[in-house]
Amino acid sequence: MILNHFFEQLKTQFHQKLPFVAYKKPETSIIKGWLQKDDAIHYCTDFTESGFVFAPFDSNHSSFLIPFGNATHITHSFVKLDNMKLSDYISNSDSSQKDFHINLVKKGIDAIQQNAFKKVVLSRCEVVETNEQDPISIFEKLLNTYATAFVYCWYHPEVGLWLGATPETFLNIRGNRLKTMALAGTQAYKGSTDVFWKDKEREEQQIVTDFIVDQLQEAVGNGSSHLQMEVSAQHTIKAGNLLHLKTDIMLQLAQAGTGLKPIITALHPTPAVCGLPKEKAKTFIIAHEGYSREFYAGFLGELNLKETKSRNTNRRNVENNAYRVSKTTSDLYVNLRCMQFKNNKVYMYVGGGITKDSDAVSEWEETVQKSQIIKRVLL
Ligand SMILES: C=C(O[C@H]1C=CC=C(C(=O)O)[C@@H]1O)C(=O)O
Repeated sequence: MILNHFFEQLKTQFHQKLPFVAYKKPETSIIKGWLQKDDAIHYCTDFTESGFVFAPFDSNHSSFLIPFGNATHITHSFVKLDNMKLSDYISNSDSSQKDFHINLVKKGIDAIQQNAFKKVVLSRCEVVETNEQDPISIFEKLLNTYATAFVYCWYHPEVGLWLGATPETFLNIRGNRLKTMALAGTQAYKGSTDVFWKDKEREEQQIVTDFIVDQLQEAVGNGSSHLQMEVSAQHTIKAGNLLHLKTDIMLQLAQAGTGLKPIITALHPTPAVCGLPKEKAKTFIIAHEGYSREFYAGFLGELNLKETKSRNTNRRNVENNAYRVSKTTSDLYVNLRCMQFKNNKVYMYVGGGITKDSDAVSEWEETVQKSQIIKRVLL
């Protein structure tokens, strides 16, 4: 691995058992690092805090925060390495989980057929041994492999070390402009993004879009149908070895600084990671998956940061004609394609959306394909 001051600082922080997060946003070339100055645990209680949030799937559990003001901020320009050694995408997986997962999916389909809910996202946690003593080098491999993902490494000595490369934005808020996405439906990438999607996948994804639009109407539009919302058509995106269906959703909030809590409570967890109706699907997941998702399918990212830009009025002969515009921004991502690194073992989390038309064996295979995104960097 490259000996570089930025990554060395992360390693020192990790060896000193001090909390940190390092991340790169999709399609950008800056890696940011936040090194917490002490080992205190900070919680995010009402999403008015300013910092980096790490929130679990189940909102009844605690969300953690690295407060902006309690961290040293470092950055590094990312340059892709061409000679990074990665394993190929190969379709194998811990087959001891196969029967359990296929049975789990069958139970989900049965529950849908009995009208318990319309959609449920069912997942599993696969454990692999690793000789890698240095998780920061796994982070470097993720950065070099997934340019279009939000790639991160998050650590707190009391909580653990998580890494991931997620294709899914949860919320992006800049001033009074809110952007989000509905992402669902999966097929293997075979050289082209111009592919055919079955009705089953289109419906599975449409459930997510409809949920997000309805929940936003409720949370920020007081149920009013006049809320200005832009909803794109479904389109295909590539994420590693996979393709997904995506819809972009954008709206102007009535005023900048609208509280984030009602929006987050309304949306999280969306049917891209939980199901519909939300509470019934969540109860099923917790009762039947047989493990705790912890932070998989939670969300993470920058919360309520101040962005200040200088603007020039361009008027001649006017002194001090530059003025500063300040906006509050939040950039949150859904924690997918992620892993937890613990005692020379890697715990990988993968799931998929189940509807009445799902086939249990294909759903197992989909989780195997998703696990490759992580396994590739674990050589
Ligand atoms: C729940 C996961 O993916 C979600 C995001 C995109 C496509 C999905 C799907 O096709 O089921 C899932 O909704 C996961 O990767 O563990």
